[in-house]
Amino acid sequence: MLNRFFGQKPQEDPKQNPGTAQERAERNPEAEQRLGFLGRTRQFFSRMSQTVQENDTLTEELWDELLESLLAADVGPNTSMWLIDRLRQRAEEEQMRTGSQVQRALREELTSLLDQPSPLRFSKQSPLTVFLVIGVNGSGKTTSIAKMAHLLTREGHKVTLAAADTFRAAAIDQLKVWGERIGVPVISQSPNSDPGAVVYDAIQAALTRGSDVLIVDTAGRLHTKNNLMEELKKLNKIIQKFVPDGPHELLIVIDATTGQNALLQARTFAANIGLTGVIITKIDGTAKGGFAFAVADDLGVPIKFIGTGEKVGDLIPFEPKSFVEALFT
Ligand SMILES: Nc1nc2c(ncn2[C@@H]2O[C@H](COP(=O)(O)OP(=O)(O)OP(=O)(O)O)[C@@H](O)[C@H]2O)c(=O)[nH]1
Repeated sequence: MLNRFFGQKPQEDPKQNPGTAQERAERNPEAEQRLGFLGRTRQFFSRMSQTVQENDTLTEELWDELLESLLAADVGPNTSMWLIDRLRQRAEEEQMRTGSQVQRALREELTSLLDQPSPLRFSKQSPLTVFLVIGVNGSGKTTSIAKMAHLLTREGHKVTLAAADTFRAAAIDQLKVWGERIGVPVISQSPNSDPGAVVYDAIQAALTRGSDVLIVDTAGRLHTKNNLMEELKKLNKIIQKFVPDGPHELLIVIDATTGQNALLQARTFAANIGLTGVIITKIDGTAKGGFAFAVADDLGVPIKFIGTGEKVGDLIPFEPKSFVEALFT
């Protein structure tokens, strides 16, 4: 009877019967550690499957309950409704009768929503790769930049950071503190100086010291679309003088705990500013990992990383397949 809808039977196959967190950790310690942050979301998805399993057949109530569960997991209204329509259509076309068939289809649809893994794009023609990072205050932008710098340094890159979020003195200081902590130089000027001048300086500094990666912390004031576009245009122009194929990524940092609101803001910009990727932060603090599906679907740009905690090592490259698998195991 266990998980009729999601087709899990109590048997030995670890894929079918995931066991306790401890059992899973013993079977595959590395995977469990990497995806351990999904604990609360996992519980949520398993509760969702249990709620649905109380239905014997694929009834209207079952679809309603599934829709409610997807919404509660923060998959978002558009994406949730699209998923239900799609699953209903498939259930009819493929004459699905059992919960396990629907479960398989749900997993497939969730996986394809997230698209392929999308590693960072590095320059093929210039010695310097430039990543621009935007995001509202408090989204975890500065922390994520430090985490990225740390990750790239560990992979053998030589990273420089540019503190081009010059509107707030605290933001500059915070990046400097991180820079010292992870041993990466931070190029900055006094508060309220021109972000373009900071980027100019940072490019010179990066090229002089032989850095191959420059990460720019930009203000990215999302509520003033024109300002943001103007600022990005200016920065692009300066970057392209020295790095013609740059910037190589324009990443937005989105806080998972602010859910659909943050998404709404980001959606306004996604189309206009040539966003190339998303970093979702604080996914560890919520039971709402479903937010990732809404982000990928609504913004139409790949998720590059997920922030899984406050420590510098708490950033993992996003792998759609293992993410979905983890939710269902
Ligand atoms: N749990 C958790 N906390 C995070 C994560 N990323 C950032 N934080 C915390 O979120 C808070 C805000 O992060 P910042 O990096 O300062 O955010 P910011 O967007 O630069 O915001 P300002 O400093 O206000 O410009 C800090 O307390 C971080 O430690 C994450 O992935 N998980």
